[in-house]
Amino acid sequence: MTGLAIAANGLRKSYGDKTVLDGVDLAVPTGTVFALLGPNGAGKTTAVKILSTLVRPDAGQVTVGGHDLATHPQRVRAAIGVTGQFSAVDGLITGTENMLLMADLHHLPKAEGRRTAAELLARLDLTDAADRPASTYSGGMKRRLDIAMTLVGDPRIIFLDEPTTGLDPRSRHDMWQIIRRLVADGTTVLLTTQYLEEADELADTIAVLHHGTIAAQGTAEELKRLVPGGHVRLRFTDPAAYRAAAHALTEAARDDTALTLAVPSDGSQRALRSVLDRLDTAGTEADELTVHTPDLDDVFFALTGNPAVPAQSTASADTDTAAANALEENAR
Ligand SMILES: Nc1ncnc2c1ncn2[C@@H]1O[C@H](COP(=O)(O)OP(=O)(O)OP(=O)(O)O)[C@@H](O)[C@H]1O
Repeated sequence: MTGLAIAANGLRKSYGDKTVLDGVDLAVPTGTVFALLGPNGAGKTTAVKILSTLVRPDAGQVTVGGHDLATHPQRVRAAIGVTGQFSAVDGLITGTENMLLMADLHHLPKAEGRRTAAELLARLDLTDAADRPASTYSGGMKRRLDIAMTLVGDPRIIFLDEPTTGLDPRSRHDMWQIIRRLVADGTTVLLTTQYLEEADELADTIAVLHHGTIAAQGTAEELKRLVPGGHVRLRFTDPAAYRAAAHALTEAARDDTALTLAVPSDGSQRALRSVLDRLDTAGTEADELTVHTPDLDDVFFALTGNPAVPAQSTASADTDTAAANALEENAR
């Protein structure tokens, strides 16, 4: 047992002469949320379709729930649930009827099917609407019903393709809560999203998909550190203390009017300690210290906005690219 719910190595897929996935590696630990983040057309849906057995890759090895996708696709299917971008909900029948249809597909005995349907509708806060045709549901309710239907087979691994696209902020937050609850119950979630905030809120690991490859992968904090623009901001009230600090921290950008210094920093503990040590040595102390790391927007645009931006392994020191733009943006 690897502890990985999903493992993919060297995934490739082309449609005609268009390469959609060009050697993608993914490792999703059991019980975590993994976000595949990318702009329109990056290949997110294609990746989900491959991992959920709907599309065959041209090359690559995939294991889902410990089962080899190539040799045991039916075992993979039994372990997963998939909610696609286009709802599986039938608008002409009620919420309960949609659920019962799903229970039938999973060959649940009638009574168990009815119990499961009622339980899941309650869990997704749809009990009051259960007997109304789904066509009368709001977008958020339809999305919740879709997830309830996905949960009928009690899958341990769930794929959610853009679960909140088109939802209003309230429904989006409700969906985040639902996803968090699923994960608290031990479910592994792989979601695709175009929303950085969503990845930041939910994901243990984020992979940025760009031009068919993973441009960067890590926690939100790790990704933010890839982009230059982070700094430690020191604010002083005593001009003498400010001057002493400016003297000690020569690389800092000075604001002599506001008595603040911005020291370039990756925001790591070690970098912070170095700044504090140098202030100590200079015998001076800041009144306020804040760490500014670039946000995921900076990372996303630095990694996907300019093809010249290097991939993760070489991204840290390059400032002659969109990452430098992010730095300027950040400094404003
Ligand atoms: N069946 C197909 N035949 C031909 N081209 C396809 C097919 N499916 C996807 N593509 C192409 O592959 C590329 C990636 O599509 P995909 O749907 O995976 O992207 P995505 O990242 O999910 O984007 P979106 O957020 O717009 O859904 C697109 O250029 C798309 O046109």
